[in-house]
Amino acid sequence: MGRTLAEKVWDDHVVRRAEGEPDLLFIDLHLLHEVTSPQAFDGLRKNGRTVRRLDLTIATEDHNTPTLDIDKPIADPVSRVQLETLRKNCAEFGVRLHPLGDVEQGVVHVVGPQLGLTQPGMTVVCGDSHTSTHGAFGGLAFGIGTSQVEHVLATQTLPMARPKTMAITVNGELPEGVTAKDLILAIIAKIGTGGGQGYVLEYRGEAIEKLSMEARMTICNMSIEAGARAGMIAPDETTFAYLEGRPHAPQGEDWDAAVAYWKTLKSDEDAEFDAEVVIEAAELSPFVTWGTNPGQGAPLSASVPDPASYEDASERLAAEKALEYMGLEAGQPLRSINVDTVFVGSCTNGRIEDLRAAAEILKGRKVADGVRMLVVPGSARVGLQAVSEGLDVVFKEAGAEWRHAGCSMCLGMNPDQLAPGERSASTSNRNFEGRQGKGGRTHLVSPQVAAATAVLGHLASPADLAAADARTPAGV
Ligand SMILES: CC(C)[C@H](C(=O)O)[C@@H](O)C(=O)O
Ligand code: SF4
Repeated sequence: MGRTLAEKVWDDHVVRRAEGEPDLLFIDLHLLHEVTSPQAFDGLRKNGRTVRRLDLTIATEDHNTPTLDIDKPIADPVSRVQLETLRKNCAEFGVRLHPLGDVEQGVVHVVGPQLGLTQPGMTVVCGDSHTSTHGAFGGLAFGIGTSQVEHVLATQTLPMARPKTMAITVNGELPEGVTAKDLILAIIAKIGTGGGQGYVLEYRGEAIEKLSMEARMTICNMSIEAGARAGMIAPDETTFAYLEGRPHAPQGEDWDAAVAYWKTLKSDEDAEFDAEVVIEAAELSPFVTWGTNPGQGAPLSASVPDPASYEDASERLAAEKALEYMGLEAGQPLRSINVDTVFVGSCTNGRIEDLRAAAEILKGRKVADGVRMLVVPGSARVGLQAVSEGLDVVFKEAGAEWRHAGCSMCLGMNPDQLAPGERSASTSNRNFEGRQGKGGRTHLVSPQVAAATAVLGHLASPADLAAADARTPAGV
């Protein structure tokens, strides 16, 4: 019987297999950041261990980094200690670190791919749930806990139970104006935040094949929000073209050999998945969340659902609680929801393509009165690229704030936060209670919807913006 992509990559990394035990996997790339690494380094120190493979280990600063005044000492004491600790640990153990101010600094899941470190067929781990992002290159990428970070630092291996596989087949083409973010939000709304539990999801089908690498990363990034162990997409010409010439991509003959191997990395025709979900791309439209988990979403054209319409008692209760926290009424059109903050950034939608999409909509327009818009590149490099294309000017002229790279308002571990009761349209991946600031309310959206929302002041798509423009001729 044929094997799935996940099974192929898995089998290629088994160092030890024994009956009744998890497989021991070799790890090709270990990414570190300041939040989940301190105890792991402490553990090494206590046990007199070193980092086994410094060449496969790299760290960056992202969660606690400020996005303003980055040349000044970090004001927030918690963030300062967190970053100083990472710097000290990396210096002591010899780990390559890209600190705040470095051109390669940024959100860990933006940095790995942009350096060409993340490659097809690899096992990638990081003490961070959104490590699933890297599966977009056709590798197995897992978020791990701090004790596992220590294990990988010490041994470059990880014991893991073999996951089940689920195919998510997206037939047809995404309609005009529908993005990867809309697609993944719709998938999570369909299968639920627990729908992927125990599975590695493989996204496939015509709509997936047509996506850019940035868009594929957006999809794989949010696999974890469906509860999955990982998400992946078979590598193809789009993947190879993205990687070619990047600092850590193989070169010359090594490149040819790598591509030859990478081309074998796809699920065999006769491979059997443990489960399959089929989505018709043509049925999709811009999608936003109304609740407090990423599965509580609906098409922008819909209304806030009535909790009474849920048959499942726990879903009903969750919807009731969500509406209360979000300050929303059942039946209210989603387009009628006003926001006071718009955040464009994060490892979900903070790449150059996302910034270009938002800038294209904002060009020549203004952010609505009373709305604050933050644009935070996913990495310093993305920021530089955006500046070279003049996108920063577009954002500033529209009245948005152009910031330095980091996680920023995705989770508010730095000063970029919502105040209690404030409501955001955010291109990030989690709308949990209080995630962007205590009492803050988050609607997850695509960069395009974020930009249109910033201009109109309520949840809106670029098509709504065009319709509003038609009603109000320029100069009136
Ligand atoms: C802080 C970190 C451990 C966390 C994660 O694991 O995902 C963060 O990145 C997040 O997005 O919530
Ligand atoms: S950008 Fe958000 S989701 Fe991504 S690693 Fe940072 S906090 Fe986590």
